[in-house]
Amino acid sequence: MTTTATVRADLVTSAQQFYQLGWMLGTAGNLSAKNPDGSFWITASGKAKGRLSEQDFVRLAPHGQVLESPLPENRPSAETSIHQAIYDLFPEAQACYHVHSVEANLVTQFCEGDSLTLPPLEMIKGLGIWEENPQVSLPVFENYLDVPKIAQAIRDRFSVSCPEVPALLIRHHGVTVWGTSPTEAHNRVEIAEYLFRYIVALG
Ligand SMILES: CSCCC(=O)C(=O)COP(=O)(O)O
Ligand SMILES: [Zn+2]
Repeated sequence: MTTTATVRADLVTSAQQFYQLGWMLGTAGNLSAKNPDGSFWITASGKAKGRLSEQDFVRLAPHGQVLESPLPENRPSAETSIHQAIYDLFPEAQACYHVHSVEANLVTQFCEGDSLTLPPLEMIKGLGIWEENPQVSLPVFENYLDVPKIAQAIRDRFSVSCPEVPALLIRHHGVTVWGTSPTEAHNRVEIAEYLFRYIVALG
């Protein structure tokens, strides 16, 4: 059974693994996952992601009201509005993960306009694409200082056209993925980062 404690344990484990891979260094990135009641736990803003504890979260109602904060000083991630946009747009999403890797920034040079063509590798099945020689692109968004402006751009674009993969890239910032479980979101981060590494290596 999923409990609100196991949700946070999953997020702590993922953050530690992403930190080890260099994708959540310092305070970079944020992770969230839904509870059975529709609320979601999200990392508190400004926490060192390699040393998270289960206290370092905030539980929010779908519209952003703080329902629970294990430490009184915790504030929701500065990028909460992006997680909310994903949960509103994709009701099947149960977890939303955002990390900052070097490769996610280097691939910017291969973007064409507001998308990045993904290589037709077997690994792309991990993003739900089961086609031979798939021609798929990843949506790319501008990195505004005003994070709700990024979230609004995501809402505007995805309410008109559904992304081909459950992921998006914010230019000069990092990738955000979502999945139907914390495990699926974790795997999809690894797949997206593998594809970025491949694109950069290919040059
Ligand atoms: C050095 S991280 C800058 C802010 C950011 O992009 C991020 O992912 C972490 O922000 P949060 O408020 O979730 O800690
Ligand atoms: Zn970020």
